[in-house]
Amino acid sequence: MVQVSPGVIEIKHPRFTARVSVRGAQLLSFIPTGLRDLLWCTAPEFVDAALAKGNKPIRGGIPICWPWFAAHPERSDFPSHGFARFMDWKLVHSEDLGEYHQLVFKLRSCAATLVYWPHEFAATVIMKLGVSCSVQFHVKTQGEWTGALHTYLAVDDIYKVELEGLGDRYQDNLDGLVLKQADEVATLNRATEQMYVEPENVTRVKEPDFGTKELCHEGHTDIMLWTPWENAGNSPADMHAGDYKRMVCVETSRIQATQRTGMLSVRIEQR
Ligand SMILES: O=P(O)(O)OC[C@H]1O[C@@H](O)[C@H](O)[C@@H](O)[C@@H]1O
Repeated sequence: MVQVSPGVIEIKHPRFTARVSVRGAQLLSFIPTGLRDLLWCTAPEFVDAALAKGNKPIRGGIPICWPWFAAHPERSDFPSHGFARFMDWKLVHSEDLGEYHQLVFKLRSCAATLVYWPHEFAATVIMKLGVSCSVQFHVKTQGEWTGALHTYLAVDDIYKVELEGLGDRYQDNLDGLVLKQADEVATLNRATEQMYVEPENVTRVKEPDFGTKELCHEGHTDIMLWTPWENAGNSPADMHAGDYKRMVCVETSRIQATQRTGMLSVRIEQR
């Protein structure tokens, strides 16, 4: 395990190479040996700019959105998607267990978190990196939260991507929150923000020339499918033009129902 920049570590293992940010306890890159990165991350200059600021999350990998999803319900001045993704977590354990490398991060309530959320909590993120990668988020708290593991999957060409296993119905956040019947196979050709309200546990993201990425979700009440596309009016400033073609977010989320002590987890494998 080597530090590649302040707060970012790289792990080279016979089965994979991975990059992890201690800020946000965020897996940024996961390259199974002989394959391509499963995760998309914005360009290094945007990562560095985020790390240089105190409250700017890194766009890419698997950000942990917590303890609220999207805008804060009452405070429009509070950060989108909560604070967990820009806090400095503590790396408390790192061990090669042969089959996989395990990392454990902790974050506890403190003055900086109580500013945003008036509840005590103890959160743990466990990453298991081997043939597949998994991120498990666990929290003990009496506070009610929503959140997501906001996975940015790398794709070769978003126009060719086919997704299965999202769910039968979704709320279309870009069309008046209307509830719609989903096609068996979802494709992408415009800005998309679809919350699948009866989510499946296994999602497959297929690309004709690059196989299938399989995501196994746990602890979720919904799955958010998001792509900013281009010129969508809300395209993030921390992405290059054209980046939208190389990523799609499939988010293991808990938006419809709050949780107290609980968990969210996703495991991703290239098939
Ligand atoms: O720019 P952020 O805060 O990382 O959010 C990115 C997107 O995340 C998605 O989950 C939301 O549905 C979108 O509304 C949002 O734009």
